[in-house]
Parts: sequence; structure tokens; C-alpha cells
Amino acid sequence: MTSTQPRIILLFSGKRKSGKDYLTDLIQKRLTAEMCCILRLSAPLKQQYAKDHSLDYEELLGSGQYKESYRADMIRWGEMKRQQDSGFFCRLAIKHATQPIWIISDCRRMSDVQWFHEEFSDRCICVRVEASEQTRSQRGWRFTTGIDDAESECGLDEGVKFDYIIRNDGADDVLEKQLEDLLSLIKSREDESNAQNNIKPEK
Ligand SMILES: Nc1ncnc2c1ncn2[C@@H]1O[C@H](COP(=O)(O)OP(=O)(O)OP(=O)(O)O)[C@@H](O)[C@H]1O
Ligand SMILES: C[C@@](O)(CCOP(=O)(O)O)CC(=O)O
Repeated sequence: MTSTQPRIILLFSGKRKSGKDYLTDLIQKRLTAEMCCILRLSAPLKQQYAKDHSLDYEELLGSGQYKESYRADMIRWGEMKRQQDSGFFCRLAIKHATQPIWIISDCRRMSDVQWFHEEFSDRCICVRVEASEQTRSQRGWRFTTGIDDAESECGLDEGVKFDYIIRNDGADDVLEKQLEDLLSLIKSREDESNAQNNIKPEK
């Protein structure tokens, strides 16, 4: 593994079109790309799936209809890999990370959360993104049997203690306040971790 040890790992989860990519981009901008990287468990999955099926990897990474038309089959394919090794995509996703703060933007299964807690016990912050079905529909979501009622979407509905829940269907100022709260939480966790490891804060 070539990644360096992170100080903080934000484990983001949330339903389709709740706004995980939108929010993690905003947070990375605030923290800067030098300090913070966004890692997607689905990136190595989509990369290999695209290669095996002669598909457009960039399109699979986007938020459009192209990805949605392959979602059910990608889930099936990814689950086959995970059955052999539940940490398979976690390890690939973090392989080249060098920044001190990592955002994992798409945790979906209990095994994802457990893997990070086992590897990086005290450094994880679990963040849930929530938006109403009405908001998600306005962003293009349509309930799909076999996807929205399956583990890929429901695996973390219960059994996880979230450190912070972001409601992402309100006005911009409501979102701004939540982002500030989350950034403060990250800062205080970083300070705790630095104190424990005897690291002086950066000027
Ligand atoms: N607070 C917001 N204000 C404006 N647009 C938003 C907001 N949150 C999300 N969006 C938009 O909604 C759409 C879906 O958001 P996004 O792709 O971040 O969701 P997601 O949870 O990552 O979805 P998926 O799981 O399907 O990838 C995007 O076009 C995004 O720009
Ligand atoms: C196949 C899958 O990784 C697609 C995720 O796509 P996205 O995070 O919604 O862009 C979902 C899954 O792993 O269950």
C-alpha cells in the first residue's frame, strides 16, 4: 500500500441524489486539495467494470443517466468481488492517497464502515447526507426496485452511529451553517489527534 497515514477520515454515506458528491466537493474546496482528497469506493469498481464491458469510465463517474442505466449490473458485479474480499474496493480506493484528510464519498455497506474503523480506528468521522424524496426526485432520482430497496442503498440505514447528519434540501444559508459545524468538528478531531500524536498544528 503506498498511501500515507491519514489524520482524519470522513466516511460519507447517503441515498442516491442526496448530494454526496456535491457536498464532498464543497468540503474539499474549503479544506483545499492539498490537505484533503476525495476517494470513491466506486471508482476502482467503475474503472474495472468499464474496462471489462467496454464502457466510458468518465461517464460512469458522472451523475447522469448513463451511470444509472448500468447501476444494477455494476452492483451485481461489485457484490461478486466483495463476496470474495469485503475490503477489496476500500484498499484500491485509498492506494495513492497522500493528503492528511481523506473523504470517502460513497460508503454503502456496513463492511465499508467496519473496514475503515478496523484499519484507522479513532480517525473516522461518519457523516450522513439526507434529502427528502421530493428533493431527490427534483435532482433526477426515480425509485427503482432492486436498487433503492437493496443493500447498496439501504445497507447503512440502521446500525451506524453518525457523528454528523447533513440535511441537504434546505436553503443555501442552512447548508452553509451545517458545513461550518462539520468543519469545526473536523478541526477539533484533528486537534485531538495532533495532541495525541504530539504533532504541532500547522501555522
Ligand atoms: N445543495 C445543493 N444545491 C444545488 N444542487 C445540488 C445540491 N445538492 C446536490 N445538488 C445537485 O443534485 C444532483 C445530485 O447530486 P450528487 O451527484 O451530489 O448526489 P449523490 O448523492 O452523489 O448521487 P449518486 O449517489 O447518484 O451519485 C447533482 O446535479 C448536484 O449538483
Ligand atoms: C455500483 C456502485 O458502486 C455505483 C455507485 O455509484 P455512485 O456512488 O452513485 O456514483 C454502487 C454499489 O457499489 O453498490
